[in-house]
Amino acid sequence: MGLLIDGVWHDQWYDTDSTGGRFERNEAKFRNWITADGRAGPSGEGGFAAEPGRYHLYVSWACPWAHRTLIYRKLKGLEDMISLSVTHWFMGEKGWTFADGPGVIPDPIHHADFIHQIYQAAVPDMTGRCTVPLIWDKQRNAIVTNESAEIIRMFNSAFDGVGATPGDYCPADKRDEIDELNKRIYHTVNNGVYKSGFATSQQAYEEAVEPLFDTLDFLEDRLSHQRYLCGDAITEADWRLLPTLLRFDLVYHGHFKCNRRRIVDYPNLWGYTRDLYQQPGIADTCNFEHAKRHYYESHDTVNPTGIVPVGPDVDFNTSHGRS
Ligand SMILES: N[C@@H](CCC(=O)N[C@@H](CS)C(=O)NCC(=O)O)C(=O)O
Repeated sequence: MGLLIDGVWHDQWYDTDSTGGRFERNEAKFRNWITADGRAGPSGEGGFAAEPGRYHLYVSWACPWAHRTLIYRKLKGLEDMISLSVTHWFMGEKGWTFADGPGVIPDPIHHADFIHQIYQAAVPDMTGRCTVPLIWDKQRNAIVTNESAEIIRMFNSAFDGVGATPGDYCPADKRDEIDELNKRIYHTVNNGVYKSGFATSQQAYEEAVEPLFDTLDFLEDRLSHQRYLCGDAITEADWRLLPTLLRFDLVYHGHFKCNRRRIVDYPNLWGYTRDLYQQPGIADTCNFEHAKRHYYESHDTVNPTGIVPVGPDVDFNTSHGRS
């Protein structure tokens, strides 16, 4: 794990000394938008029109942020339009790599050994973390974006005019509700598990883990009277929550000490997780072997032995009974 400083790679873990043991996630640096006609989006510059074959997506199967983008690539039928590379699950001193391994898809553009080489190719003197997911523009030889929340908003509609599968997971009349849910779920659940797991003081850990379970209780209640977070149709709020729920019992409960309860202990959240997992194509976006091995093997400050637990046995395929 590390970062680029003035274009040079440094092996460096997150700094929690200056923040009282709290893990603080850096903002993504590349914030351009792919749009239907290439007009600039809400941030960054224009010139990134939605053209089949032009963009390449770099992900890790392990990463929940990247998982969102894989879900949207699948749902919106973008697999033939946006090519894909997948890193090795182990993120060590050189960061994400393309070392050979099951499920790895090498980089056909830069033939990179490491994800940070793609960032260096875009900005030779870059300073910052080299995260996945990441979209590369093969035409302009540039990084478009490395922010998953924005990538899924683009995938939702930008390619609709060039043959994407119909489906709007962020309809205008639901947007405020979706944004509000996303905000709470991002801070307390999606990022909450990381804040708990990467905390290096008791106080920082408890500050993260308590709101995490408060939100899970809130979601459990909400899902007791409606099938999905915004009613009877699946929206972006659901797709953003799912990658964290899928990893929760397998990884976060043990590795990140988010262990007040498991998802299987919440009848509604557990049924809901299986309901979403069983939607067409979603299972193909999951690789639980990469997810488990990534966290337990890569985070040596959290799990110094690198031992990967054998359990738990979780079956996402059992009948969910939700309607
Ligand atoms: N804001 C980013 C966060 C992405 C992110 O943090 N990805 C992790 C993997 S789960 C990563 O690549 N971490 C490497 C690092 O922090 O150096 C997004 O949502 O796209």
